[in-house]
Amino acid sequence: MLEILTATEMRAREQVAIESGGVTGLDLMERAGRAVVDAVFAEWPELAQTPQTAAVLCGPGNNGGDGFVIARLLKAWGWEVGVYLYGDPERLPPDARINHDRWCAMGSVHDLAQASVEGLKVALMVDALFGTGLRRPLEGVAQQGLNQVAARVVAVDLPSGLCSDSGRVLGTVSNAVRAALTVTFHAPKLGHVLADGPAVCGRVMVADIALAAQAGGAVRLVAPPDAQSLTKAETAHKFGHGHALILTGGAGTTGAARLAARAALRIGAGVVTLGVPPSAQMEVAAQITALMLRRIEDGKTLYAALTDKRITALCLGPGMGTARARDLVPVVLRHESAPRVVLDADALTAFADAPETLFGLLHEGCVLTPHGGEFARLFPDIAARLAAPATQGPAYSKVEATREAAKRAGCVVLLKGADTVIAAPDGACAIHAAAYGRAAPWLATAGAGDVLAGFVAGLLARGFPPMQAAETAAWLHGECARCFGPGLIAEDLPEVLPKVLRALPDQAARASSRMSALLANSNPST
Ligand SMILES: NC(=O)C1=CN([C@@H]2O[C@H](COP(=O)(O)OP(=O)(O)OC[C@H]3O[C@@H](n4cnc5c(N)ncnc54)[C@H](O)[C@@H]3O)[C@@H](O)[C@H]2O)[C@@H](O)CC1
Ligand SMILES: [K+]
Repeated sequence: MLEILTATEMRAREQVAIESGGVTGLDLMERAGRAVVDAVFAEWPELAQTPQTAAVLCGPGNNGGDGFVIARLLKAWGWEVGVYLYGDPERLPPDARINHDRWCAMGSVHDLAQASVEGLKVALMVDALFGTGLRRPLEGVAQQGLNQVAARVVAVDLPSGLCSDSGRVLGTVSNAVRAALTVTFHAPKLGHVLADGPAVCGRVMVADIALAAQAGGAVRLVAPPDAQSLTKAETAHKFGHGHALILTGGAGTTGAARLAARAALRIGAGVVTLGVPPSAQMEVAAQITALMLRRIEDGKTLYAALTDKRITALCLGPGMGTARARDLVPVVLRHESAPRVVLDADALTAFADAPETLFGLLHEGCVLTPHGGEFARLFPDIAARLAAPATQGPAYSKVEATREAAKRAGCVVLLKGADTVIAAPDGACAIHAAAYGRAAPWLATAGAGDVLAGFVAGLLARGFPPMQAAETAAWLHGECARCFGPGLIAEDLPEVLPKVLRALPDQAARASSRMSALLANSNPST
């Protein structure tokens, strides 16, 4: 499990370490500064060859303190270093003040408000203006500082202007430093993977500053699934792996459900049946082979079908039509056999006028997989809060929004995006970040969401608990897209899954090293 922290959790870890007496805040600041210098030389080895020029922009807090350490270390390497402080040296917090004074013994500090840094020609720009303490949008000279065009910009902890808990740039997106490299400490922060984070961080390296490992933070990054959890026991028969029932819409609109069904079958559900209205029976029958077909005309036939205890999960929504969804979703959710259910697409939109009706029926065996638009239909107030401009840090985040939605719905909610957030009503939360080394831009294609719903349904049918089903499906979905690469269309996702599954043991190892490249680790520096 790769932990990912909020600013508060990071501060708490620092506090525990300091209170244990093993380390001081000053030690941690020294390690942080040294780790940034090490990371710069690792990223740009040419800079280690001969002394260069750097501008270090220091802010009024401890992020600025890290900046003074970096300036001192670069100077010790023979570099020509200009230091620019945004704020009053008298008001620096104690450790930052000590490092400010240490630097003053080696060089001068320019007041960023007085000295123009525009047009400076330096090999390296160090952004140490703000880190986890950012509270409002950058303005005035701080903003001027970020308009600098340097060949290489390294951000200390976070690009200044980026909110560490939400990944949102406070103010407008142009109000943040665009870094080529971001060096953060101990663990990545939510802001590195959510929202605008990946667009402004460049490459992210996680530097070990020798803080003791502790129980994980409240949010996790989705990890590659354990290959063992996806294998099939040699002795089990098909119903031992569950039976997923996927309802289609009428004639001409069955493609989405067929995609979901194929995905459910590929991910290992033992049996997958498409439940079709009479009008679509011929169309679906002509298209399928390994999939089964059953007439599900109305609530009555569906109710009767569900008395078959071997049906362990359903997928409702893709191409279903809102009228059919309005009729059939309640039948499934009220059924005494309480099968696990994925609700997607039309099954969510069908309740846009009365989300409370849906919430009253949902249970903990359900998973909702909305995209942003469907989410806004069911949770308009939460979506409005998330869409409101971010003017104060920490800003309202997709993590908070998804958690709130899961609590209200009473089931797991997977809110799609390049930053997919998955939350359970008890607050459990994981992020699947299709960013950095795991970017999957070809996933933005029609039908990809139907396949994801099918993956979740297949895993639920196999007996995966809802949260694990959603996380595993999200990871495999992203991995399939990455494995196929350019030219991907939705049909390819289930077809490439066997290759992804076969590679899983190695894949897991490779993915974790890829994650550490996104989130690359460096060694403790002291
Ligand atoms: N927590 C930890 O374990 C460690 C923290 N370190 C560094 O400390 C940083 C956090 O330090 P701080 O909590 O002092 O926070 P920051 O240094 O990020 O900034 C806080 C200061 O900036 C002011 N401020 C916030 N937004 C502003 C804006 N838009 N315009 C003007 N002023 C603004 C605040 O009033 C406060 O004075 C981390 O990002 C990291 O760089 C490292 O030294 C190593 C260890
Ligand atoms: K910074």
